[in-house]
Amino acid sequence: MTNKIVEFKDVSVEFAQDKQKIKAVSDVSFGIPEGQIFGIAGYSGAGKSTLVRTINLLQKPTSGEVDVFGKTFFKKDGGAAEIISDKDLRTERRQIGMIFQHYNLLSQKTVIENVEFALKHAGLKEKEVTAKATSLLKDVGLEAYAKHYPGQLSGGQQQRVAIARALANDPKILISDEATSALDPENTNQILDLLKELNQKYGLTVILITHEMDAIKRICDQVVIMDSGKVTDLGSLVDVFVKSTNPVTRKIVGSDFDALSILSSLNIETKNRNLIKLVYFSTEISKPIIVELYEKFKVSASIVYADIEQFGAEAVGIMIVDLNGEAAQIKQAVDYLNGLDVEVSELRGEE
Ligand SMILES: Nc1ncnc2c1ncn2[C@@H]1O[C@H](COP(=O)(O)OP(=O)(O)OP(=O)(O)O)[C@@H](O)[C@H]1O
Repeated sequence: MTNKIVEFKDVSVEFAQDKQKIKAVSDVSFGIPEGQIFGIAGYSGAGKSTLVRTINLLQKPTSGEVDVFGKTFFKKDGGAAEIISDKDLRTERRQIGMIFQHYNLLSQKTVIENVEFALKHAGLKEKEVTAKATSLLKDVGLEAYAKHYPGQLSGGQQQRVAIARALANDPKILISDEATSALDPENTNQILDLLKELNQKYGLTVILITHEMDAIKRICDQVVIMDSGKVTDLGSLVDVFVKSTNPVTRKIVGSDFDALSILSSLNIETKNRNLIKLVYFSTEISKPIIVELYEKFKVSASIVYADIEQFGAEAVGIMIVDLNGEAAQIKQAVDYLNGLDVEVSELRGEE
């Protein structure tokens, strides 16, 4: 079993505003495995940032327990809160880097000085500081820009400087809170790929908070979906994006695998047709399924809709086909498909 680098146990966070209580996070429990890229997704206001801010106690929970690196940072269930000492928290926080939508760079300092600034308390000699900052800039592909000022860089490049700065103290966790939200799609993908590279090179655990589902699909190993302060789903990308039937999750992750929404958006009639939905995974994607159905059962399958989506390294295909043939043969064909690593659902009014 993988070690959990962060564990939330029944964590709740309440804010008092205008005599009203807002429950921003509501009894959330889950663990983040060490070394993963772990996505936290949901609409704006779902409580993602508030929850993640409890990791380094920038936000103290109202109740519940937060364990980080196997240590209890915060625990409160009824009685007084048990909180890590300020001194220990300062030390532990160096192990947790953060990047945000705004890069928060010092505009009067050069790129390398911005990174060096984060090494002020690292107890290194001046030469060592420069060497470390140079190597960090190399990691993020900006060694040629060391003497530039932030204002001379693009948004994507400024975010790279922020990443180098966040990694200055060799953190074990990097929290990325909407770090790509202000970037165009190309820069977004480059930053996401950089996070993946750093995850693989250093075993860095990345916690990726975003409302962009494509970002999650590109690099995450697992994802939690949050809505109104609660977790609605947790699992692998395929579990959540392809298999989840939770209506809240479906609304948030989109309807790419929801056959009835696809058919209705394309105005395709379902009545009096033998429509079936096939969802097939990497292992089956290259199989000539349609040909096999005809050769084995004399059942012809006309393709009504087909698409392939990429989830990290895994490709998942969806096909909606209209089967024609003898009723008994169609049944055998469906049984055959059920025996493969293909999910088969018949589309009769409801899925
Ligand atoms: N300091 C605060 N005081 C009062 N209410 C707050 C505070 N911080 C957050 N909230 C409220 O808590 C809820 C959750 O906010 P949070 O920022 O965690 O959501 P989010 O999912 O991260 O969304 P976003 O991406 O927009 O920040 C919102 O209703 C927000 O208005």
